[in-house]
Amino acid sequence: MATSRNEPASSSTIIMSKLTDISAFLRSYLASDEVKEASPRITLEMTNTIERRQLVAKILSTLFGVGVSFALTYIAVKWMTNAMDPTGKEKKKAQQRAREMLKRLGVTNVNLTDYELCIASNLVDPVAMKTVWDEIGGLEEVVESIKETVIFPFRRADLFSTSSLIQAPKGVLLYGPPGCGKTMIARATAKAAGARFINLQISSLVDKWYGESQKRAEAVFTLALKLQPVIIFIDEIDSFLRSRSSSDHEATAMIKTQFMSFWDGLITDPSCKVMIIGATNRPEDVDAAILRRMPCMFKIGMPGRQQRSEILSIILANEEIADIDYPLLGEKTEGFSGSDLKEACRIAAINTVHEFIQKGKSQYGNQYMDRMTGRIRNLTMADVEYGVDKVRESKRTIKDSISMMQLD
Ligand SMILES: Nc1ncnc2c1ncn2[C@@H]1O[C@H](COP(=O)(O)OP(=O)(O)OP(=O)(O)O)[C@@H](O)[C@H]1O
Repeated sequence: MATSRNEPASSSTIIMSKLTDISAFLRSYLASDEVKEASPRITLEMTNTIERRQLVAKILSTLFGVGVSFALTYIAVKWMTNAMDPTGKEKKKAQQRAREMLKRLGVTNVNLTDYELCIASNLVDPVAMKTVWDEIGGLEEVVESIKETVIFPFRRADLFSTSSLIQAPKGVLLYGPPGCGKTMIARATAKAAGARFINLQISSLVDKWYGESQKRAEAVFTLALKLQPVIIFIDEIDSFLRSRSSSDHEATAMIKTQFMSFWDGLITDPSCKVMIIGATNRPEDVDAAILRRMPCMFKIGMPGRQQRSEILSIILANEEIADIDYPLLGEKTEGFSGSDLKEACRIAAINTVHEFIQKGKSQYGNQYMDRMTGRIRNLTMADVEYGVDKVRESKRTIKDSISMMQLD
């Protein structure tokens, strides 16, 4: 049914006409210059956003890939290095030992590199640093001289700050036959000087990787400087720093050269409290350049008769003894070093224990360990003489074997 012109329009007709208007407006708007100009920009922005997201995703995935491959390479290289380096575990153990030692020494606020930690495993436990001057017999003159020329300027550097001539030596050489007290003196010196003691084992400098040994040689000095006051003790210094020769391995020669240059660093720094004490039985084999760096040299010779009596009385001071004729023992021990005397006393003491056990065995058979009572008798002159004879015998055997080997 048709609607008359005057009839009011229905709501659906109105909506339809409005929609037609809106659509016409949109069509004309989209066709306008304004929209034509804006549309590429909008399209570009949208494209840029999408591309940027894709780029970021790509970068992230690349980074992730690189990270993973780095981690895998690191693990593989580490595994291979560990597999190829059988000393790796030892190094770790040495570092662990060093950490424990540093704790005992009360060193807590010092950062150490891995190389320094390896060297720190050579630090001597202060509890083991018992050696005091009273325990060293027959070397009063040397000891007095060390006190004056080494320990006093080391401890009282403040008194010598203005003088370039009087300073604590940065190198000291103790030389003489084996077993006569060089190590004891070095330890007692460190104790009296109030210094930490690094008993440098040359094996801890050796690493089969090229360049590592040099780094460890450097670490000896950097560690000492961090922990000063420090005394670095090198026993048998001749075997490490012997006269350089053309037959030296290149790496060995480099370690020596480097060692000397770091040593020079100590010498030129008057305020540093680091000293190297070397000990040797063969001073003639020590490199001349090293000897120059050790201006203080002390001969620790074989003890004489009087000195041997003194050493024996020190060694037996804390033992239960009966009748000991020290002057006579001094006479009977011609050619004995301090360590020979100690060995003779050890054998003497073991002799009394052996006798005690024999008595127990005859009384209780195999049950002697649990059933024996009483006490081990005091050490007598006869025991020590027995020990002296045994040591002399073994010295003779060693001497014979050496001459036989030389003949061969
Ligand atoms: N003068 C001494 N007084 C007391 N004991 C001594 C003396 N000399 C040596 N001894 C005894 O001998 C042991 C070994 O001495 P020490 O290690 O100091 O000798 P060394 O000269 O360093 O020997 P080496 O050259 O073989 O290293 C000491 O632990 C100590 O028991």
